[in-house]
Amino acid sequence: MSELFVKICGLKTGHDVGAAVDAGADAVGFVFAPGSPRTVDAATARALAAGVPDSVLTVGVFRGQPVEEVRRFAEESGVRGVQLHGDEGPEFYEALRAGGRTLLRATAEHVKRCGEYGEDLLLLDAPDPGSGKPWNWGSAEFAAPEGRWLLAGGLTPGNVREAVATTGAWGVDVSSGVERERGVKDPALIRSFIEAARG
Ligand SMILES: O=C(O)c1ccccc1NCC(=O)[C@H](O)[C@H](O)COP(=O)(O)O
Repeated sequence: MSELFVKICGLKTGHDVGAAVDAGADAVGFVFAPGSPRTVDAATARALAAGVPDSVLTVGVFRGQPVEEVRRFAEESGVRGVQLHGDEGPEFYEALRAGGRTLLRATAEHVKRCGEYGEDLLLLDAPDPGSGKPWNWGSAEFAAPEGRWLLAGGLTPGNVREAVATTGAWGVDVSSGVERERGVKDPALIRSFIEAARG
């Protein structure tokens, strides 16, 4: 099996981006959804993304924003991926397809397979994204979707290995679990998370 895909989300400083990249992250996320302690503007994300090698995917994170706004933030920041947390339908993904970016669909619903809305990657998350609250991925009712999907929601260095072993996730995404306080990342936790995730 190939190596687990790891995305570190909600980065705000060059120091934290560097820690994620050096520790082997496959993707780094910048939150463009308003109202989060992790929200950054497009210029900040552009400056942060400039230090990221091409091998690491840069992702802009949105929730319930109009497609024009998503496109504008993506273009101004230069991110190569877009992650949508709202209730956008397939037409929204279709509208973004021409931009050539990797499209991530984040949802708290039961989904059978990645790609139903035209997304490249599926992210199964808690209903309140970025809250650090886990959901019932360990329950008997949970059925993993087909294809490339990432597990998110309440993951930490302490539970990520078990979460991957239990669900068979293709990748993982974390924000709160690598923070020393809400909205403030901890490079040591980022390193521990990535090591633990890959076992
Ligand atoms: O981080 C936020 O505040 C946020 C706000 C609005 C939409 C999405 C947001 N974050 C997404 C993520 O950080 C991750 O995809 C994921 O939900 C991980 O969250 P966490 O439970 O904090 O590890």
